[in-house]
Amino acid sequence: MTKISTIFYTKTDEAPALATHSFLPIVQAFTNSAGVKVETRDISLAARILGVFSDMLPEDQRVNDTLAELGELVKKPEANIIKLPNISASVPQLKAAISELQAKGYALPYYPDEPKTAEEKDIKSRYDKVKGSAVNPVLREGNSDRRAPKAVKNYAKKNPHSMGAWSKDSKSHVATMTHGDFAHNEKSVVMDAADSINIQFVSENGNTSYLKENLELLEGEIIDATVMSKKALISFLQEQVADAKKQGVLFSLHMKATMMKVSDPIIFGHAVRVFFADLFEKHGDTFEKIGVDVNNGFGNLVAQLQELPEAKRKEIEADIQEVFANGPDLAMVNSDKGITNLHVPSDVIIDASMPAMIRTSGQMWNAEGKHQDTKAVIPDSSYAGMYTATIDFCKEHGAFDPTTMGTVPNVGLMAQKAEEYGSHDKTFEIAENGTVKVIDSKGNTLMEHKVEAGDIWRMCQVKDAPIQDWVKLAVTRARASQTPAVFWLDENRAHDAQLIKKVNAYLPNHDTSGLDIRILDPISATKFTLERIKDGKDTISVSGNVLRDYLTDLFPILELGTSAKMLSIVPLMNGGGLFETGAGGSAPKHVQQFVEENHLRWDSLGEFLALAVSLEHLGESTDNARALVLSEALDEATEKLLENKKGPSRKAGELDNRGSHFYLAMYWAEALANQSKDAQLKETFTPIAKSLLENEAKIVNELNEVQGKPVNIDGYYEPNDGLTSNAMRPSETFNSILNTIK
Ligand SMILES: NC(=O)C1=CN([C@@H]2O[C@H](COP(=O)(O)OP(=O)(O)OC[C@H]3O[C@@H](n4cnc5c(N)ncnc54)[C@H](OP(=O)(O)O)[C@@H]3O)[C@@H](O)[C@H]2O)C=CC1
Ligand SMILES: O=C(O)CCC(=O)C(=O)O
Ligand SMILES: [Mg+2]
Repeated sequence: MTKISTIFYTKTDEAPALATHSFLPIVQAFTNSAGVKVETRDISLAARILGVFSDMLPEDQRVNDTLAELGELVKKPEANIIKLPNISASVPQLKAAISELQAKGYALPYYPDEPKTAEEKDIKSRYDKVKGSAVNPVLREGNSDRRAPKAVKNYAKKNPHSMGAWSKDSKSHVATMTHGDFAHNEKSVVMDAADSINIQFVSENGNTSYLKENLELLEGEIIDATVMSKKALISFLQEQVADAKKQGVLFSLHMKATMMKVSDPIIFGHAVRVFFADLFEKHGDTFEKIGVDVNNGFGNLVAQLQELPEAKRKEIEADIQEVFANGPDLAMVNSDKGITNLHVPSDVIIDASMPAMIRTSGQMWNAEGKHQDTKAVIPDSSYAGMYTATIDFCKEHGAFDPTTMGTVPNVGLMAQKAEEYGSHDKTFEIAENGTVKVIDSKGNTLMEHKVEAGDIWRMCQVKDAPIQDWVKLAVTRARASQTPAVFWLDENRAHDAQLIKKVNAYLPNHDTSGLDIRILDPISATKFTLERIKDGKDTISVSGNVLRDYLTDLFPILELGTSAKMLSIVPLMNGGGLFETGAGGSAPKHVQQFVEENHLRWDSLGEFLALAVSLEHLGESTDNARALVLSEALDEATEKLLENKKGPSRKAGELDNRGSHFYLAMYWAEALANQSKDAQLKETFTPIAKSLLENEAKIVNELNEVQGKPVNIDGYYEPNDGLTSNAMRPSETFNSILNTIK
């Protein structure tokens, strides 16, 4: 008797959550026979909101804080979690979710933009826990291993996605700061012993206060501190707006306001105020009065205008048109609806937005819905050079060719809130001129910066154990795939210089004989890697946390058309496994199409791949041979699904997400029927495979004929479970065959 073990499958948001309603019953039917339980844990935005307010809600509305529960589980060896993409909510998304839940009868408080009372401050701090990238940093107790499986890469080579051509005289480019930004002001130290430190602010007139107290650090931890000068940022943005106009290119801003939830909305707000400078000059007082906060995007201003008397509103709307007429063209997210690049901070997220632009000949949409050359503004220069180098490469050599290009897997330093992505609780918008000091327990100043009002100061940490684990993972991957590995580190950057010392110290702990492992600064690493992929050669990028995020969208989007097809494994430091599905997000457009046309174009390939490695991990860690058989059969099924092109189409009436799940189930059952390692699985799945095959046409018809008309799932952030499940499982024939699996 095999012992029962559990895989935790996360319930998230939007398209992946819809897909789960169809896929999970299949998974549970198949894994049950191997003594593997697949349980869900709800970490959707709605559940997380309810979770942090549970104590304030009536008994029948309370839910567990499942994210905190999973946050504990990832530290245990038995952890085996499949994590689907979830919403990293910007404030507009958070408010929309709150309204929906309130309308459904949940007694949630409103989001207080400017909390005054202690109670309001408490409410805001609870909501802020849910805001932005609040899930991934909690679960990522390990470093990141993302790569395109061979079958997926081969499929892309044979079935290339479209790639926009590049011209030598494209005017598209990246604009980034040359002084005064995070990159140029960085300082870094390594803790020679564990200590408790304080972050102190000394104002110009000598008043001392604490921005953060008693921050516990471990021996060997690298800490860095830096500041973005508001003055330097604003003059940079002013120059870029003027230059975009002069060059006749689109102005676009690319930030990570979701993950960098404290710093990047502030920078976003400055960009909106600079772009619409004339408007703010004329109507600033009115905006103040009606509570406009453009850190949440220009869309916030547009929405708040509704509060004004009609005449005033019309005057301002005319002045907005004036800015559009006089300023440079602005990149659009949705030209039909007039949604610009500056409307909502979560609409344009750099990891996906820059590759999408590079894939589209370096162009973005203009107000007429046509493609146009673009200035991509990435204020901080820490990582912007990588995109400059890629764009320059495309200008010189033309677009990459997906049929021949090599692949770039990534090993990313991510564990325990590494680097910038863990800096929110140590990021501050400075209130007045003075000095920020990081001070150890003996009173020594470890780092200090002179700052001015409005500057953004931040501190990052990365612990030593994750660095050691990361170096080990890089060597393991280089060895397993016999591929050169490049550490993307710049000796001229304070933080990277410390990291380079550690990499050089830890590499000799591993057998690196015969391996090609090098350290290159990000721009040289980009050039080196691009030269190689152009020639069909593979290169592992070994990078810090931000570059991990950027590179694991850039290369997959160029190579495969999307990052959703990547294997995305987080080997947890205590032995468990976290299996993320793709690097892609929640694709809100997909839900819109689903409710309008009952067609879900979400591709669950990432889920298929994650489930196979999760079962493999479970099989190995719990000695469950049957789980291993299921895993191998699933990989076979996925390959066959690709070969037979049974992924979802984009058009209503054709095979969609549900149809692709049916084919996966059929091929999975066939592979189990055809194997001979496990007789019982063979016996169970032989008749299942047979009846799925016999009913193929009928099932596909049942799944496709419902399409083409709207479907009601009663909600966006918390759709009704019953309605959604019915909508996602419309084939009675398929459902009843699944029910017969014992
Ligand atoms: N790991 C996580 O939890 C992550 C979450 N996010 C969140 O996701 C949301 C959207 O982010 P965004 O930057 O637009 O990135 P997405 O990856 O969601 O979307 C970019 C585009 O890629 C395509 N795509 C992505 N995944 C799939 C898939 N499985 N099947 C088919 N097409 C796919 C879609 O394009 P099209 O349909 O036009 O072909 C989509 O519009 C945000 O809320 C963000 O916070 C983002 C990244 C990671
Ligand atoms: O957690 C998030 O908000 C985004 C994560 C992400 O983009 C990634 O890990 O690739
Ligand atoms: Mg990403």
